[in-house]
Amino acid sequence: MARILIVEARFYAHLNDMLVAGARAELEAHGHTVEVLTVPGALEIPGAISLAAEAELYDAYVAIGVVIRGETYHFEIVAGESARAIMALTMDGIAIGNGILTVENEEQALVRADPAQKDKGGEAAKAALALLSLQERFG
Ligand SMILES: Nc1c(NC[C@H](O)[C@H](O)[C@H](O)CO)[nH]c(=O)[nH]c1=O
Ligand SMILES: CC(=O)[C@@H](O)COP(=O)(O)O
Repeated sequence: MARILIVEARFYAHLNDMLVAGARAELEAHGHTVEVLTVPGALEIPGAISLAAEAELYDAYVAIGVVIRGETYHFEIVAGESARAIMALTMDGIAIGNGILTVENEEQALVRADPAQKDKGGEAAKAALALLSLQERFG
């Protein structure tokens, strides 16, 4: 049994509810314990994971959020920098599944957040468990 922390950027609550449900279902189906930590936006997720990893309380992490393009360049920053920082943490050996949706509109987000459709939350949970398994194999 592993200890998993879901770090969610609760920018769109109704979408996060579906993503977190999908991730939680996947993790609990494998007998793991799950905690959820909420931050304001996707740009805060990497920092929160970094802080939690310092405490060595969890074995793996799932990043959950939704970034929907607006009128300005800020979408590129939020989407790109959160992904880049999460990738940097994984390259440091932290097992993280990235379930941050980066989409053009809410319709695209709904399809990907819904556990009965593309279930990107569950997919991110699977990715976190895959990296944790590799840590155990190569650690
Ligand atoms: N526009 C979205 C944001 N923007 C907020 C940033 O993530 C960050 O919280 C802010 O810049 C303060 O540091 N965040 C999302 O998660 N989704 C968005 O669509
Ligand atoms: C992804 C974003 O930061 C976006 O929601 C912000 O919208 P805008 O670019 O219209 O300020």
